[in-house]
Amino acid sequence: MTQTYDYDVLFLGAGHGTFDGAGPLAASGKRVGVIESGLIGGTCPNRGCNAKITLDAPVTVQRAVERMQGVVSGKVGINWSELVAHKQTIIDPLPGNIAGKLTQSGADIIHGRGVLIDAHTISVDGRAYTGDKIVVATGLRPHRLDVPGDELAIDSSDFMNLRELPHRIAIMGSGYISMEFATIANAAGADVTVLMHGDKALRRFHQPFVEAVIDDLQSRGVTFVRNAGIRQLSRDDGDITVHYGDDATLAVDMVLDATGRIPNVEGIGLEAAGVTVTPHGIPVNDHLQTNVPSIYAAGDVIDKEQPRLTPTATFESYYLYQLFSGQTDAAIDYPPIPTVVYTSPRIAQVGVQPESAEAVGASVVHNHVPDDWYRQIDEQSIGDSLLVFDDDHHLVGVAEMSEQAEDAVNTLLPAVVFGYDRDQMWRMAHLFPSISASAWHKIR
Ligand SMILES: Cc1cc2nc3c(=O)[nH]c(=O)nc-3n(C[C@H](O)[C@H](O)[C@H](O)COP(=O)(O)OP(=O)(O)OC[C@H]3O[C@@H](n4cnc5c(N)ncnc54)[C@H](O)[C@@H]3O)c2cc1C
Ligand SMILES: NC(=O)c1ccc[n+]([C@@H]2O[C@H](COP(=O)([O-])OP(=O)(O)OC[C@H]3O[C@@H](n4cnc5c(N)ncnc54)[C@H](O)[C@@H]3O)[C@@H](O)[C@H]2O)c1
Repeated sequence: MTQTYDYDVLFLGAGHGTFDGAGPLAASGKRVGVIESGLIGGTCPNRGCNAKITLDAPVTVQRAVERMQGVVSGKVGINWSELVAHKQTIIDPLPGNIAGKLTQSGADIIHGRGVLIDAHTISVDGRAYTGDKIVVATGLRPHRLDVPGDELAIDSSDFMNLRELPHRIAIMGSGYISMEFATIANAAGADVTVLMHGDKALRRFHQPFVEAVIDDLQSRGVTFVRNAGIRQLSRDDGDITVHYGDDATLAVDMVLDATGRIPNVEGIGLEAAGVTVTPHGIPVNDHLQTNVPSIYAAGDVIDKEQPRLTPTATFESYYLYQLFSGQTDAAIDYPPIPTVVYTSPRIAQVGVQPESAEAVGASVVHNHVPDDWYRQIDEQSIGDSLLVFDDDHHLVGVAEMSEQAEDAVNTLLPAVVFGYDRDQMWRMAHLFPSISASAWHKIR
């Protein structure tokens, strides 16, 4: 007798690792269930990308006005409480919109915390739901620094909900969150100190670009302490004191712990179901399948080399849709995943990076962004674009630091992903003037 299950595919978690593919999968006729304990949409819309970029929007306005002083006059101040309220109006509808699309596609949403009971069953508030296949897409949560007093620090979600911006802010760590939030807090008037673990920030990015952004932030009053060696946080009267180095101290009003994010793999029944986990998440094979054949994983919770970003989670989610709907049985074939850090200027990159160009026989073409007439319109004075080409003039990588680096990399993405030759590059007639025209002009 064939075993029947409530669902063909049961997803645990409703972030990008799930919803980008779960909707099309349900629309294709599969019975799909999505279990979520928090807000539908997960981290990116509610406490990640969408929320963060809304807080960043006035920074770009402020910087543009600053650069064009003389042509325009006056200064742009940021009203923090209005900004946070604006952010909330932007993101509040997102969980409902995403849930609406899922249910309209035919998926069931099950609200509550899910715990695996066996290879085909997840329990939610004492009720068991079964699936022929299960996808674990439970994401990450903030890492907390293991020092006395770390409970005095807030995390990135807390930061984005602050009704008032404290005056003196220490940020522990110098990765994406640290650099982006230091940019925003500094622009909004806070006195920011970044306490770095080592001597490099944003380790995966082109370091000369990172150092240029650090120089710019320093010129705006942000303090960077390299190799800080944080030992303890303590509460002293109204202040929080950060104890670091041999005997240095820093008194601040708020500390942001931005020391990374760790996988949500505990307490969700992975052991009961027999799923292997590592400190870096859930290992999967090239079909995103765990060691238990009926259980797959998607998104940030996977132990993987690819960057833990929305484009990666979306790609994996869509791959599982194709796999489960029978459109493919091939292994997942990741494209080059682009990434950007939303500082001002931004740093964005995709594909082969300048550091590894020589090793793969590629060459690097350097363009100084402020020399480009299009970037002179709004007086960009900091910026560089590095284009990495193979011997046949295929673009294999891009690294850019500029105010529109994310758009420049996005527009060149098809050339990197599909390996366009010169004729194909010329076949595209870009709107002019535009960032696309400017970026493509440099590669043809
Ligand atoms: C501050 C911040 C800014 C970011 N900015 C960017 C950016 O600009 N660009 C970018 O590409 N990426 C960004 N990211 C990363 C991006 O948000 C993640 O890569 C993406 O959200 C991963 O999606 P996911 O589905 O794997 O996980 P998540 O979105 O975290 O979803 C996991 C879901 O699982 C749910 N869950 C967990 N356990 C259970 C359980 N037992 N039962 C039921 N539900 C459960 C959680 O509630 C959550 O909703 C940012 C992240 C942060 C924190
Ligand atoms: N623009 C984006 O795409 C974006 C923005 C924000 C977050 N994210 C995602 O969220 C993840 C988490 O961001 P994040 O900035 O917290 O992580 P991260 O991995 O980018 O940076 C963590 C930082 O903490 C430091 N650190 C680690 N251990 C430490 C210790 N013991 N003491 C002091 N510092 C220590 C690291 O050196 C690093 O600087 C990112 O990896 C990324 O996947 C992406």
